[in-house]
Amino acid sequence: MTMEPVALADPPPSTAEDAPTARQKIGMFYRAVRQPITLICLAILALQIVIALAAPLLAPYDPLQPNVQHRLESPSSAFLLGTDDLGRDTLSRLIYGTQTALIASAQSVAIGLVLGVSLGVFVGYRGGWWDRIGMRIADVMQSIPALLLALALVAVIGNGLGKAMLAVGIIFAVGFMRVARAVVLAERERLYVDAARVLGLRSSSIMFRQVLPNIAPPLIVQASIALGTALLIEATLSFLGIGVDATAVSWGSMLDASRQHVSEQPLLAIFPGAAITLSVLVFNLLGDGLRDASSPRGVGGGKRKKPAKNTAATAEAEQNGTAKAVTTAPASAPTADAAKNALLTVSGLTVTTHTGAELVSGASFHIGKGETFGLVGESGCGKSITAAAILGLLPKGVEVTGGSVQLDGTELTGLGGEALRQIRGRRVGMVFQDPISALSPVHTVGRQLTDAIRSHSGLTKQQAEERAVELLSLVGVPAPRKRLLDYPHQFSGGMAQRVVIAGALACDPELLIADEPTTALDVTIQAQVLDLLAGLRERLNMSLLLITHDLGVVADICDRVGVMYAGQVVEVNTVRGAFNQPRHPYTEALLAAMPHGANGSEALATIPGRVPPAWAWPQGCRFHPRCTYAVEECKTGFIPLDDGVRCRRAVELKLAGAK
Ligand SMILES: Nc1ncnc2c1ncn2[C@@H]1O[C@H](COP(=O)(O)OP(=O)(O)OP(=O)(O)O)[C@@H](O)[C@H]1O
Repeated sequence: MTMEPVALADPPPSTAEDAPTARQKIGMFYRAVRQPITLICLAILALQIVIALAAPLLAPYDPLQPNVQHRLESPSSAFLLGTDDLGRDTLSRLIYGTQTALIASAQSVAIGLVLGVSLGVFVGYRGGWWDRIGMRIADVMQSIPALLLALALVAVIGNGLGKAMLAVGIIFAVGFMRVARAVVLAERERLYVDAARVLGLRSSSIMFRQVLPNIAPPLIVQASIALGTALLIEATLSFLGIGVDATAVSWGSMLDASRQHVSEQPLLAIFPGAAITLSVLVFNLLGDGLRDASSPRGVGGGKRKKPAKNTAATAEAEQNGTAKAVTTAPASAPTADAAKNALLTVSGLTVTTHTGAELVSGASFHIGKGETFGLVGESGCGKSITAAAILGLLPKGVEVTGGSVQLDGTELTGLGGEALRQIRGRRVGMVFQDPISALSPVHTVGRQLTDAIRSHSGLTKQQAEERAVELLSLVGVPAPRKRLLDYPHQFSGGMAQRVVIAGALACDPELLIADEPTTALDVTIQAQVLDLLAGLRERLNMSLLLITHDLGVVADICDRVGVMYAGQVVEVNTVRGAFNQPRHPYTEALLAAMPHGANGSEALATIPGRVPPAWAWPQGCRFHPRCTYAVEECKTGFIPLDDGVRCRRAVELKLAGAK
């Protein structure tokens, strides 16, 4: 693969794609009101709120004042909706009933939301025992029907709508907690949460700023259903005579009063019944509409911009037009004392699952200051797990059980909390495989970059924004200031990866780890992103750990390379050395299988068999079942990494280099 030079200093001019359209600026509310049903529901709810607030002004009569001369009257100009058995004005009572219904349901849902969401986010994010205990308590609580608990509480502490709705709120909290927990459990496994951790954001910030906004859509639905349920419970309690007392009016108590006279004056039951039905319907439909609108990828105005390959390629291609030379030639070969001056030293790193399978066994390599080190191997060899172990990002149930990882003399294994946060983002940045997943879908890239910048610096919001603009220009995103307002899905794959790289550079890291940064990208863009990384490494004088299964990429931008097979580093060499005189049969096999070496006339070589799973690493040399040079002694015993190669026959074999 040959690399065209790429621009770093001068961001290319903006393109039509970069101008933020009105659509990109619209918020959730605007998207919601573009749905007719949601708009109607919002209008009805707004009307109800106005009626509730302005009840004393709107109600023509006192809703509690009996007027026996006018009992059970039909609608007339004096009493627009008629009167009840005590001569009270039905319209006035409906108006005040709206106030009671809205206040009671809002109270219980607010209690439920605050309690439930805090607990759900907490147990979901912490997991382990917190989660188990929280969920058992939730199971017990949810086995009690909300209405029953409200009735029991009223029986114990006496009548009163406030107390009953408090009980209802606590029961609702359990439902909200489940929803919040479920979303957090799913979200915390998403790449963008790992990315936020790598950027060094605090747990609380990740929980409330990154994860919580993702909970909004399901919570909105749950809250609107809960509002409807609470309204029904309030009406039921008042109907039973244990909700509002005689000093207040409720649609439930109106229904109760109508029972005796329903044959004489059916309207007495119809009006409050219709008010209850309409309100419940409004809350449910509103929930659906807001859920759709709350996602930036939602309906209507938020229609997804198709990240078509052509568009992506075109956007990237435009950049080449203003490209400026940055050399990507490998730096000089490392010397023998390079290890002593290494920025990162990984020695004997062993990573094990809780079931005992060794995913990485005694991995050792170092990366010098300003050096680009490639880690190669087939899928499943342990490259990503090694990178995750360096950054303390191992998945649950997987841990470092041996060896050490030192960053300029600081031991990273075993670090946690604030100490680890100071390393991530500030000293080590990471670029992930799939840029779109590595960015939070619910925040603009500007917000994500400024959060990352501010988490490690005392910059004000405005200063952080300026820095974000600088970073986006540095990575070649056109019209950076405008693009700060865009959401990740509005970027092409290559542009999104540039944003991720900008985030990783937010605090000038000494080491950048890029885990297959181009795998998810269109082939036309891969070379540009690699060029960008190589150029940035040189310009910012960072070290770069590049994880890839593509030896062509290694040849183009790496200084040295570590070859991994079945959880072990089997060869560490200079790129020139590995390509000209590989020392491990696996390196030779990888070189032979390189498409770049094929001239088209002969069939591409393949390595027979496949990488075994981690629980079935072979005895002796792990590569021996696939190795054409294997002899009996390769099948047993431990083979150490000796002078950069892990092979019993390393001295005697004369292996072929790249074609
Ligand atoms: N969370 C996990 N629990 C158990 N095993 C895992 C876990 N994650 C990865 N593994 C296993 O660890 C081994 C190494 O996986 P890893 O993802 O590091 O490989 P890789 O070389 O990076 O491959 P790829 O190029 O496909 O990413 C594989 O056998 C994989 O199945």
